[in-house]
Amino acid sequence: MNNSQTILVVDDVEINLHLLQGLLQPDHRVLTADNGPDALRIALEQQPDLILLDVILPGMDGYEVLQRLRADVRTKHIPVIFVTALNSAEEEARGLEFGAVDYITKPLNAITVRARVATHLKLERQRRMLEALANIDGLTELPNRRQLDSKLQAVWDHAVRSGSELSVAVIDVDCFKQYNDSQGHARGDNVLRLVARTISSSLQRSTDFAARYGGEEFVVLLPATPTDGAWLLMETLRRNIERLAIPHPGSTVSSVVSISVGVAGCTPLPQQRAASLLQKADQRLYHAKRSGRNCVVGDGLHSSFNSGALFSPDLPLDFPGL
Ligand SMILES: Nc1nc2c(ncn2[C@@H]2O[C@H](COP(=O)(O)OP(=O)(O)OP(=O)(O)O)[C@@H](O)[C@H]2O)c(=O)[nH]1
Repeated sequence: MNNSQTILVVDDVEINLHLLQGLLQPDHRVLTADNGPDALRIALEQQPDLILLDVILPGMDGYEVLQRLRADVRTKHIPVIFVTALNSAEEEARGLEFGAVDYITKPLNAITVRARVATHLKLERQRRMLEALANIDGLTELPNRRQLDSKLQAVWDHAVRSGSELSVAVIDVDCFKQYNDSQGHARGDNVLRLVARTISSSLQRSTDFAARYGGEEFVVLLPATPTDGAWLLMETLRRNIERLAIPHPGSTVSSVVSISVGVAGCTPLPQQRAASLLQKADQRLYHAKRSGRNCVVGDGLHSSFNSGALFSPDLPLDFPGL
């Protein structure tokens, strides 16, 4: 029995709803709606894996429901099978043009319904798997840059709407080229995995988000977090990485693997761009590297301790134009 996938059945005739429910219920979680507006609401809230949609509905018909599902980014991906008594080739073509993935005609044949539903649920599982893979970094299993870009925009937009602060940190492993050169690429990969795991475990809230930005660079998004709070969290992370005590004989800054971090935060305004905040954090990372590595640079904040690094309080913490 597989209850992991959910099907929404939409039909205004109660006996049809019962019939389809009876056919599908043993294997799947089945939700029902007897009109278009309810179908749209349930689709949005429950995110079913498949919708069986009757074409003829009172008020808003199946074509309009399908159009509305396709027009909303939150529901446009949900596959829809049209179920109708209309069996002309013209109607079938119209349904498919509107974006239905398949077409089932009444009277329903139990074997056909189960087979088509099984096929489209399998395709949906595969689509979700591919989507997840396309958004995950294979080495560290953290979200990749692609996912980071869309997440940054989403948290930025949310912060604009809610007027809340958003902080961003860019993290870079120090002297990683020397690590690869002296210890080998395979060990280098292991370090990246460990750093990724330590970043994830150092984050405190479910809304915090970490991604591999590329190479030995990571980015953390901290919604509803002021810059000084983000700086403290990144300082804890810097220490947690040091505590891993991974020997790094080639490092010019520490005997163990260390990181440098740039932190920036703001209360986003509609006319500003999300990328500018990331750029600011990246500039501060550059500053952290220039001032000796193994440190966290934020808005006027700088790690007071770094093992043998040159902390130069004279260096400007803000860059012109940022
Ligand atoms: N093992 C491994 N190495 C990687 C991976 N991606 C990037 N690198 C290496 O990371 C190194 C980054 O080197 P640089 O950009 O010179 O920076 P760095 O040596 O860390 O120096 P600083 O950042 O200035 O401290 C390069 O040698 C890359 O080949 C990866 O997936 N695995």
